[in-house]
Amino acid sequence: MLKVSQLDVGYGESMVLREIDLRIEPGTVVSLMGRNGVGKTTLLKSIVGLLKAKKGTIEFMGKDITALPPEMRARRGIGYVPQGRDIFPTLTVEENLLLGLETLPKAEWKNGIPEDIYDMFPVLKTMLHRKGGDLSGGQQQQLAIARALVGKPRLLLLDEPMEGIQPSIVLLIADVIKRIAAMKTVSILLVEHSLDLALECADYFYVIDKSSIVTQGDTRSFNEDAIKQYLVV
Ligand SMILES: Nc1ncnc2c1ncn2[C@@H]1O[C@H](COP(=O)(O)OP(=O)(O)OP(=O)(O)O)[C@@H](O)[C@H]1O
Repeated sequence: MLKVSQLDVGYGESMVLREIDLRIEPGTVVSLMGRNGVGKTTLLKSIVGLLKAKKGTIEFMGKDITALPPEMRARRGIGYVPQGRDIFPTLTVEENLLLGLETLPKAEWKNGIPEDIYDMFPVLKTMLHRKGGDLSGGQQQQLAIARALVGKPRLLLLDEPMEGIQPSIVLLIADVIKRIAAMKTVSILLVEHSLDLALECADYFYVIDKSSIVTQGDTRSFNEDAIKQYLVV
């Protein structure tokens, strides 16, 4: 469903990623790993359309989206939860969730927030009228993921969703990722620093080092040492 081919991307004159080839099949979870600063967020931003490709193509659902702006990519079904949970602190939980509807056709707005969002994140239902900024870090992360799911993405990009949150919420988020994966209707590209979590949640993985994909494979059969050499500082 997503096919990145020979992608070069960077900032100004400095190139961060070169000749990246990456594929995501429908209904699968793919982990993206690599040391701090190798370009994982940069790759996600280029898939979402926040950074322009300097070379190469990005295809989504069989169509070339390389030149499309971010809002068009969102409407086609690419959801994005950036690092640091980009929720609106002065809006309520409910208002934040309603913003997730914006990528859907207007006719669907009247349906409101689907109930299964609250099944997945029960804590949000109890906090609908609280300000987003008053939530704990883990609750904000759940809100950010829930808001992206309200927009019914076909592909969800999650940038370090477990970062800086308490262990019980890490388990909850890992469980949510597995539940989304089990539905087989949404694919996930997950940036995750913990090798164990990344491999536990994903079907397939890619590792970036020195601007390129250096190893990739199925998470059911992999050589841990071959991956770790690119992750340990
Ligand atoms: N807006 C920017 N302008 C210029 N350089 C940038 C910008 N954002 C990131 N970079 C640089 O691009 C490189 C890749 O950064 P990126 O955030 O994609 O890495 P990352 O793998 O996601 O890191 P982390 O694991 O720490 O989140 C880094 O060298 C970073 O300093």
